[in-house]
Amino acid sequence: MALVKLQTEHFRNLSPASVTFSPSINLLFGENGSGKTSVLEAIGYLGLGRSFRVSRHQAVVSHGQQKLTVFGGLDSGMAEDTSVQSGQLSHRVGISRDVSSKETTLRVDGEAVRNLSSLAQHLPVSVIDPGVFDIIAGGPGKRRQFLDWAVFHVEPSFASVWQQCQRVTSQRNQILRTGRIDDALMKVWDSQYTELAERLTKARTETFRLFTNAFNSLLGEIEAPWVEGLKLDFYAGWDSSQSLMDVLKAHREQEQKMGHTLYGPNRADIRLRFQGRPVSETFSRGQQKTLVILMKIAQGMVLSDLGKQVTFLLDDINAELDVGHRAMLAQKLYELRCQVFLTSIEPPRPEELWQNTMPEYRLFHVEHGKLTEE
Ligand SMILES: Nc1ncnc2c1ncn2[C@@H]1O[C@H](COP(=O)(O)OP(=O)(O)OP(=O)(O)O)[C@@H](O)[C@H]1O
Repeated sequence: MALVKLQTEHFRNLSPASVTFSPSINLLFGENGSGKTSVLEAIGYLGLGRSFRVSRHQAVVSHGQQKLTVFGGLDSGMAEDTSVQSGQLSHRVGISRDVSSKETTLRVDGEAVRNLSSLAQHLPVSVIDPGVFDIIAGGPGKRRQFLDWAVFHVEPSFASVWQQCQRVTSQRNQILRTGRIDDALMKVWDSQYTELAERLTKARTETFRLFTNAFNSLLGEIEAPWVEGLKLDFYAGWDSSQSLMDVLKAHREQEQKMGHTLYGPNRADIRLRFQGRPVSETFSRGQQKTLVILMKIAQGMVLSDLGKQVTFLLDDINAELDVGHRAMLAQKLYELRCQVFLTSIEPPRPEELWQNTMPEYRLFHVEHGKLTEE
């Protein structure tokens, strides 16, 4: 699906006017503080249920307001603009957040839905902004988030198993914290926990397999000296040559001492190594950037192979990537028929990005939160 209509109410500084986008490429430019990132953030809100910039909803609702709303019109997206022009939309999605009552309301095609996953599965949104490089430089949580986004879109039931596993982990942690452990009770929680952990891990392992296939085929196209020694492995969160139950039994005392769960899906990671050493310690900043972009494209390939269109939000990448990297990214995303929103301060130069084939695109100037098509 592609997001072809967007309308917001009380979202940062954005104007409430409805905007029509291309299901293919959208280029947004405007001065610092004009509202470019806020447009991407609003699109991200529909696909992720939250801001990709800040954790507090309060920061996003317009100053002096209590409730923000984002509406989106989705189109199957693959055919250039025809259904948009004819006004037919495949789905209408909406999210409202009242910051005083802390209530979120979700709608799909006019019907209220309870789970965010019902909304999110219609609009796979992938963000590439300056924070994306934390996938390599940051902790395992960033890489789990990266992998789980794809797992969710490959296997939508993953979201509910993940939530159940979080609940059981937190119950288990409460028992571990008390210090006095009833063995029979712990056995019940351990058996629930390991069952959910194994389901999660199976889904992650399968998506990681699809991801590495896509990633390796991309590496085959890149001429870089570091390609040979690079290795990506999935770590499940425990030594998977043993069952998780055996690992828990063997480490009960250690977990009790620490007061929380030390083994399982909450410790999972993607381990990136070059010649056996962590990439974060050996790769230059530029090499890390190339690697992250390839990983993001590979995710797009996984979803594209499943017939899903990803909406890529590229925020201010000019500041981080040189023109060669930008062109590689733009070209690949175009070949994958992803929808792209790309922001820049200066008017963009599409001929630098798409040197072989110039795609159809829409160009918008952003000023004081208002988009004007050029
Ligand atoms: N909650 C809010 N309510 C109203 N305005 C806000 C709110 N939060 C931020 N703003 C303002 O919205 C404007 C848009 O910010 P945004 O980050 O989207 O700009 P930008 O065009 O991406 O800028 P830059 O090029 O500097 O990254 C800013 O002027 C900011 O001060």
